[in-house]
Amino acid sequence: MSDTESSPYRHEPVEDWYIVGEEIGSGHFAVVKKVVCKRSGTEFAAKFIRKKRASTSRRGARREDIEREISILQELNHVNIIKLYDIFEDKQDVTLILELVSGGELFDFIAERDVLHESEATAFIAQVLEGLAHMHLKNIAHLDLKPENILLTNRAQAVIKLIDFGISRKIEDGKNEIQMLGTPEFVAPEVIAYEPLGLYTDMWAVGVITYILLSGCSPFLGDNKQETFANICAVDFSFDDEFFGNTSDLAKDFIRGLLVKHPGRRASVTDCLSHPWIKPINDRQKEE
Ligand SMILES: COc1cc(-c2ccc3ncc(-c4cccc([C@@H](O)NCCN(C)C)c4)n3n2)ccc1O
Repeated sequence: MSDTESSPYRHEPVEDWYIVGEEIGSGHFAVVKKVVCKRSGTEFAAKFIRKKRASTSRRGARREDIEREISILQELNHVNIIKLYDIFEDKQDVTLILELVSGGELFDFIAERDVLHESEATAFIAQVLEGLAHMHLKNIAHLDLKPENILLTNRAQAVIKLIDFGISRKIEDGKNEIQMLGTPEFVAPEVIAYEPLGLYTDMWAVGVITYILLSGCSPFLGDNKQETFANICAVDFSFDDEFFGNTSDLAKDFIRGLLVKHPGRRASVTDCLSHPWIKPINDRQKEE
């Protein structure tokens, strides 16, 4: 029996229901295109995931990885996490119909601005933490947090959306013996050391992202992957006055609590949401 015959996903052609538009992005074995629902006229993003055709093939995503990403997306329901609306499958692709986010990647936003004011950074990071808190409460770790996987709904009152759950995992009993690699600049020491990963692995990435938002620099980036990994394992970073001269002690304390080698001593998402650098933002949002 072919994998499409038994699959729970819709087998009609995507094109029967959606007008498929321009490519807006791409990732591992996937392309993301803008689509318009023929019935409602509503715009969505469609992530076309190419399926591995043969077990020996190096191309295409494994079925269990596709089904894991879908299962995780179906379990999540939060304003700061991309929403999954529908799923199609044909011979070559599984296609996820997702909410469309039009403000681009946080990565580009930073690149255009070089650095952000602390109030902008805390507003972004507070939303990342809220989305992560929703995931971590369900013992789901993202494991590939980076500015490219944080989208903005618009450039003004930006609501952030976490995307790309391609290597996300349910964490059993607090940690997982899974081996994988996110993006070198953002991976935690335990990833490099092939030690158990956990929700704490996401928190290291939050520290790296916050450091970048405030300085425009990447704390551990070396001239090559090996050098970057060595800097990460040595937790070799500093708050160079040239880039952090106007950064508050609270912000530095927030980052220091995350860039901690021992996962058990690293700040959790709950610790971060109650950190004084973040808490005033949350209190203010609650007043609004
Ligand atoms: C759920 O997983 C994904 C969602 C999306 C997604 C969903 C809605 C949406 N609206 C706009 C966009 C968009 C706009 C510009 C670039 C990208 C993205 O492809 N770049 C992210 C790169 N990342 C996958 C490394 C995505 N997206 N992307 C992209 C990749 C994913 O793995």
